This record gives sequence, C-alpha cells and structure tokens, in this order.
Amino acid sequence: MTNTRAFSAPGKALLAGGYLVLDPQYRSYVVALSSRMHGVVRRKTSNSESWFIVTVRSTQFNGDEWNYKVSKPAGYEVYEVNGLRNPFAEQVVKVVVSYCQPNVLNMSDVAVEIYSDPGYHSVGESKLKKNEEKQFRFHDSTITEVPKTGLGSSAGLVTVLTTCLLSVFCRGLDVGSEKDLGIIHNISQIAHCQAQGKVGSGFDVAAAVFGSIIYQRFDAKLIENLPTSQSRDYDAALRDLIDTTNWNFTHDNITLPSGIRLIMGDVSSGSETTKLVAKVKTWYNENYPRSLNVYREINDGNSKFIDGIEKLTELSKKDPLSYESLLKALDSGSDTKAIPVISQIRQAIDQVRRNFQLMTQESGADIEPPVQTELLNQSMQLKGVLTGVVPGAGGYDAIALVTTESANIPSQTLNNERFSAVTWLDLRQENIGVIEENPLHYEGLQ
Ligand SMILES: Nc1ncnc2c1ncn2[C@@H]1O[C@H](COP(=O)(O)OP(=O)(O)O)[C@@H](O)[C@H]1O
Ligand SMILES: C[C@@](O)(CCOP(=O)(O)OP(=O)(O)O)CC(=O)O
Repeated sequence: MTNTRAFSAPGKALLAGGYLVLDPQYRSYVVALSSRMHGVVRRKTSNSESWFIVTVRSTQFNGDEWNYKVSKPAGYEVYEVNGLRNPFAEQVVKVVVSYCQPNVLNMSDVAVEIYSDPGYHSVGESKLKKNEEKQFRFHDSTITEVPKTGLGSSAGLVTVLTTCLLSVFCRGLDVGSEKDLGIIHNISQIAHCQAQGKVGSGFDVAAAVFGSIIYQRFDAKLIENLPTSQSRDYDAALRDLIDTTNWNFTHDNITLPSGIRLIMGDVSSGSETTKLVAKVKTWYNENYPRSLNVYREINDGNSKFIDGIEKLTELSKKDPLSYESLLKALDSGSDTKAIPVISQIRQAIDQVRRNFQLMTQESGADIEPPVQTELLNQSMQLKGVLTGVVPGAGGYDAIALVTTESANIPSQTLNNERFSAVTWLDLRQENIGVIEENPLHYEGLQ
C-alpha cells in the first residue's frame, strides 16, 4: 500500500457572483459541497525504457479508461494510445509532466482510479456500490452520456488528477501545505482552462482546491499568454507561471453560519453555460453603459448578501440566544420583517434576482427564466428558508436554497405538484477543499 495514495476534492455552488465573477473586479461567494471527486493513484512497473503510461480509469462510467503514453523525443509528448478523448485528463497529464519533468527512461507507469460521489450525476438507472466508508453509483454509459447535476465535475476531476499525479512525480506532496495547494491550484486552472477551450472564471477549480471561498478571479491573460506547448520556451514559462508569478486572486475561506445549510434542487433540464455566457456578453456590450449599471446593482446585492451572512455568523457567536430565536422564527415561517439581518439578506438577493430577470428578458439568456422565478418564489414560502437563488450561470439546471439546519425541505415539498420537477440532492456545504484520503477506503466496493 505504500505505493498508493488517495485524494478528494469538492464540488461547488456559486451562490453570488454569476457572470460578474468573469471580471476580476467583482467578488463572488462560492460554497464547496459534500459531494466530492476522488482519485486513487498507484505506481506500477513500466514495460518500456523510453516511455511510460498514465492510465486514468473511471469504472463507474461503463469502465471508461484512458491510457496516455508519455515520451520525450524533444519536449514531452502525450497521447492516448486508443485515440480516446478526455480533454481534461489529457491536459492534466500534459501540464503535470511538463511541470515535474519526470525522467521517461526510468519512470514507472502510473494508474489513477477516479470515483465521483453520487451528487455529480443524475441517478438514472445506475447501481449503487458501497463499502463501509464510501458509496458510488455505477452507470451503464460512458462519462459524456450521463447527465450532470452541475457541481463542476471537470473541475473536480482536474483537481484530484493533478494532485494524484503531482504526488507521484513531485514526491513529498503535502495537501496540508499552502504552498503545495497553490501549485495544485495553478496547474489545475491551467489544465482546466486549456481543456475547456474557453476561459471560465475558474471559481469551480478554486473551490475544488481551497473549499468554500470568497473568490475574485485572476487575469485571464496569465494563461492566454503562455507560449504553445510546441515552443522551446514552454516548459520554462509554465514553471515560472506555476511557481513564481503572482496570480493576484482572492480565495478567502468562508463558512455558512452555524445552524444554516445549503440545499440544492436538481431541475435537470440542463443549460449550456457557454451559450448563456456568450449571450450575456453580447447583451453587455450592446447595452453599455446601462449594462454596467445593471452589473453594479447586482454587485451591490452580492456585497449586501455576503455582509448579511457575515453578520449572521457574528450574531451566532456574540449573542447565541438571539440567534437561536432568529432560527426559530425562520423555522416557524412567522413574519421575520422586523429582524434586520434577515431583511438585509432577502432584499440583497431580491436585488440580484430582479436584475437577472431583466437580463433574461433583454439578452435571451435564460438566467432566471419564469419557471425558475416561480420555483424560487414558491420555495420562499417553505418553512426554514432564508433565501434562494439560481446558482452559477442560472438556467434550468438547479436551484439553491439557504435554509435552517432543521428545515426539512424534501418532506415539505413531497407530493407538491409545484416541486414535481425538482430532485433534492443528498448533499450539503462542506468547507474543506482538497484532502488526502485513505486508499483502503476505496477497496471492496459492492
Ligand atoms: N468521473 C469522471 N471521470 C473521468 N472524466 C470525468 C469525470 N467527470 C468529469 N470528467 C470530465 O469532465 C467532462 C465534463 O466536463 P463539463 O462538460 O465541463 O462539465 P462540468 O460542468 O461538470 O465541469 C467529461 O466529459 C470528462 O471529460
Ligand atoms: C457564468 C459563470 O460566471 C458561472 C457559471 O457557473 P455554473 O455553476 O453554472 O458553471 P458550470 O459548472 O461551468 O456550468 C461562468 C464562470 O464563472 O466560469
């Protein structure tokens, strides 16, 4: 077992900051989730002297497996021996070997088993396999054909695979050290961005690495300006970008106040974030500077939301009795207008949602389409709900509710026609980012 290590990284929900977070000037509020992506990595004997193989296996998805042959005629060459595509896995292998510079002449083969927690994908016809520690769902289809719930599976994959490979190629990796987390973050952002072929804000990768955070993005040019991987200067530029460049981004750890939880409802109609982002960008440019005012209003709402959540945390510590009665008031569904911090949070989210509804009408991007507005308004009638949003890019994917710990949303909505399209996901917030796991916990799943 000494040859084997295991790591995991969390999924995310972007509660405040959708679209704005693409611009480094705006802060976002990202909650890491209890649904995690896992990787178990082991070294094996190599059959060749001039190359080695990195196998990425995802048995949950109909036995998916990718085998990357890594050789170094001049610079590193990485290709999948059966011509199978997984751009995220491939980019991670490329970036990690270019960064760590393993000696292909005496490097062992490496195998990484990937496991994703049930929350990442719709249940469908899958079969649950478990042992005493973990449980995973096994699907009959390949990864690209199984519907996602929107927790950021590619960011999770990239982050655990990066961590697994670094642990083999750069010995002594310690995910408890800020420095090593920084390296994992920078490599994961580069690989994710190159695989996506577009520059997202990177909030999903940052949450996978650092957990729940206030996130402000790095300048997209950092990655765009890298020379191509064929260039002589690539390896040096890459190392410089990972080890010495100041990325100048914010990832301040946060936690939801005690007694408050996040609950996600999968609506599972699916929306394509890239298309929504493209429509919003067109709308923004065509309506400038009025669109800037809309963004400023949303940003003001986001800031008041973040501030309100911080006030709740403060109150829970300084005056537990008042805090307890505030939670009780939320739970009973009684009128909470007289409680300033609750009004602040609700008004802040109303301000954000009003502007998202306006952008939806004007841009044609279904950020908060009328069915989601209806669902959120209905959710606000449930006992124990503090507030609710369409997370991230919005669309028809999901809703996220911030509720009291004791609110039982699934039982309140059972047999309620208005919620018939919603599947409440079995997950909650969990602040922690990448962690080391016990590799034995993945054995004997049945
Ligand atoms: N469990 C997994 N095993 C292997 N690859 C995965 C896994 N989960 C996600 N991926 C990779 O990430 C891709 C999904 O990325 P994307 O469509 O951007 O979804 P998301 O919004 O969940 O990140 C998959 O097609 C695959 O390449
Ligand atoms: C629009 C965005 O600001 C937020 C998108 O959030 P989602 O949580 O919807 O993300 P995906 O998992 O990529 O679909 C784009 C971004 O920040 O990358």
